[in-house]
Amino acid sequence: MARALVTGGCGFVGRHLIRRLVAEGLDVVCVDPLVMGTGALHPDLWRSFAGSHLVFLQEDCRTFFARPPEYFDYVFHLAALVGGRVTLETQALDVAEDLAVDAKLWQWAVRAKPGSVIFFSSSAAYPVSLQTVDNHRLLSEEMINFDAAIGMPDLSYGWAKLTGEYLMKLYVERYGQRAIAYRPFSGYGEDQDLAYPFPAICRRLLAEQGAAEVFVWGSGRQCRDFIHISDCIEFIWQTKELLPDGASLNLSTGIAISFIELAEAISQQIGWQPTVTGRSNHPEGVFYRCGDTALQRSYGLAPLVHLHEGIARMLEYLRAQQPPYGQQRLGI
Ligand SMILES: NC(=O)C1=CN([C@@H]2O[C@H](COP(=O)(O)OP(=O)(O)OC[C@H]3O[C@@H](n4cnc5c(N)ncnc54)[C@H](OP(=O)(O)O)[C@@H]3O)[C@@H](O)[C@H]2O)C=CC1
Ligand SMILES: C[C@H]1O[C@H](OP(=O)(O)OP(=O)(O)OC[C@H]2O[C@@H](n3cnc4c(=O)[nH]c(N)nc43)[C@H](O)[C@@H]2O)[C@@H](O)[C@@H](O)C1=O
Repeated sequence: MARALVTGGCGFVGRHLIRRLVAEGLDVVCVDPLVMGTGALHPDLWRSFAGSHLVFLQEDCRTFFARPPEYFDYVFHLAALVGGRVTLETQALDVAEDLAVDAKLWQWAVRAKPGSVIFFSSSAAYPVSLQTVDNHRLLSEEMINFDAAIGMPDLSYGWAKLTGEYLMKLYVERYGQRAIAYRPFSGYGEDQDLAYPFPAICRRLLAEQGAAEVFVWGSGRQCRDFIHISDCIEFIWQTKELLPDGASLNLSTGIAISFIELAEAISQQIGWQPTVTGRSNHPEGVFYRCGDTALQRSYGLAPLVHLHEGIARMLEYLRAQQPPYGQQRLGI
């Protein structure tokens, strides 16, 4: 039976990925400290399968990497301090710890020689100069090219992801090992932490239902490319053997939506039409981040959960969590 190591496996992406890996018959070792950032949940809260196919080690993956190496067919490296826009902007040097974590991953992989390392990079690795009001375009995989000029990525978080991809290139070229990377755009899903915009805005609008005016952070005109977590996991599963060594793939829909449009679409599903305004005292980040999908389409990938459906699922989940919405106001 194939074995997989998942670092950061108690986080949002990790929980969904591990459920899929176990369902596909893999034995999984999940390493996560469950202490530092936002979003991590103990496996007892999300393990929806019986049996012993998941071993959970509550520790920093660097502790795991310091032990004598053991063999894994797949290593999914998700461990990272992320935490949403406020964390990325206000705790940039804490987030820079990701550089150290990723360095340890690649050093360990040289010794452990796993079948395949699957590195979770990010769309934050793309140059921010291509994501401005005056200069933005669909971000395609070849825009990060270590043999040409490299643009400035998004904060220390983006530097860590870009550097992680560079170390992957060295690992593949100098050590002849297999590794690939994914660049998720704005992955979202029902159990995502409220530090992230999709659940936060849905929750706030449920609470504010009926108000004449609601707000989103920043100008509200900034755009993101929201992809449902189930599509992310499917894309990874479909391509993890197909991508060439050292390749990176976007996890994106190619559809940009502004936060004002998103809030309007959510309100419409809740059943009213408020005026949506931006709040400039809340961080906005880059102006326009949307991923080209040509390479994904070349592998036959197409998202199944469209935004309308994703909103419906999120609203249903939140309503079941903490009713009654529509009566109280929240300051989130
Ligand atoms: N969700 C998305 O849309 C996107 C995700 N990504 C990348 O995908 C990966 C997963 O993201 P996501 O699940 O959303 O993020 P989460 O924050 O939900 O999960 C990351 C997990 O990593 C854990 N972690 C942090 N440091 C370490 C460490 N040193 N050793 C072991 N585990 C550690 C965290 O634990 P704790 O909370 O206890 O610190 C957390 O459980 C990350 O690498 C992220 O950068 C990239 C782009 C977009
Ligand atoms: C791909 C990359 O994507 C992410 O980078 P990000 O998009 O900059 O950060 P975010 O997901 O936290 O979204 C923030 C955006 O959302 C807007 N926004 C509006 N209204 C609310 C709001 O009410 N709450 C929140 N939290 N944000 C809001 C806010 O103004 C900003 O524009 C990283 O998480 C990272 O994981 C990553 O790798």
